[in-house]
Amino acid sequence: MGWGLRSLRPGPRRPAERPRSTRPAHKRGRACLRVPLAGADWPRRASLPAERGGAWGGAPMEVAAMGESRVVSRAEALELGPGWRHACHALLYAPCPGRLFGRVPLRHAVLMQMRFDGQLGFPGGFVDPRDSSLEAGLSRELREELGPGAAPLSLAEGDHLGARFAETPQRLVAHFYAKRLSLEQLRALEEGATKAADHGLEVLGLVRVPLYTLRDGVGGLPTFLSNSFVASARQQLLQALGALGLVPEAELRRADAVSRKGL
Ligand SMILES: O=c1[nH]cnc2c1ncn2[C@@H]1O[C@H](COP(=O)(O)OP(=O)(O)O)[C@@H](O)[C@H]1O
Repeated sequence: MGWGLRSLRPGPRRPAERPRSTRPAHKRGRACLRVPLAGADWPRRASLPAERGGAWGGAPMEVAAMGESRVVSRAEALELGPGWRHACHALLYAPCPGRLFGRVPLRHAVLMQMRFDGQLGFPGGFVDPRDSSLEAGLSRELREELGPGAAPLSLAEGDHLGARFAETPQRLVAHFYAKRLSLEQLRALEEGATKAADHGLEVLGLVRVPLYTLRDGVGGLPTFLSNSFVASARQQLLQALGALGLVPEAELRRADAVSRKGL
């Protein structure tokens, strides 16, 4: 499936087939956002700014693992109505002028995290009925997972890159945001993350994504991409790296292909 915008008609509802929850017991009972979002007085935006989200729907990166999911804007996702759960995750990045071994440009520092289930994902989580907006829910999750250092981050509608929704195994909209920080801000987040409520529980540690490919053609991004990623996190990473211009498209495609072929 390509990245193009698909019809919003979600099709007939299937019987619920919930997988056994891997969520920690203290969060399992938490209700998720099921309010009629189209009627909520959240701010809306007609479309994504071309320089931020334009490439989000257009890059023809392969998304085989996503099955029947579709890509939509924030506004379109909010039109989906009741019965949909919304989750928000964010890619935090900073320009990073350093060179590995004195010669390989690091390009940017991009943060992901090792989760409690052994998979890689982005900081964030389910939006809760108590959250006043998607971004308020995301900010709350970032504070839980990254600690008090995340409080001043204030992600906004303008940081929304795109959303992906799927009907199975549950009606879920996965919103994705990106925020550029200074390297000092990003380092402070990394240092403070061990003080987060979720540290050592849901979050085992932050990792930086290697954005380069080593001379052997395998080390760096291709090897990183062969890890296990939660839900759509791998696609979100590839899409965002391309859309934000953090890695050239040709290099991204090569790294994607090498990691799929087996190293
Ligand atoms: O990085 C990610 N990108 C996309 N989806 C994710 C990511 N991490 C988790 N998910 C999915 O988002 C939903 C919320 O999971 P998460 O573990 O973040 O929520 P929680 O922190 O509120 O418990 C789940 O369906 C999960 O599979």
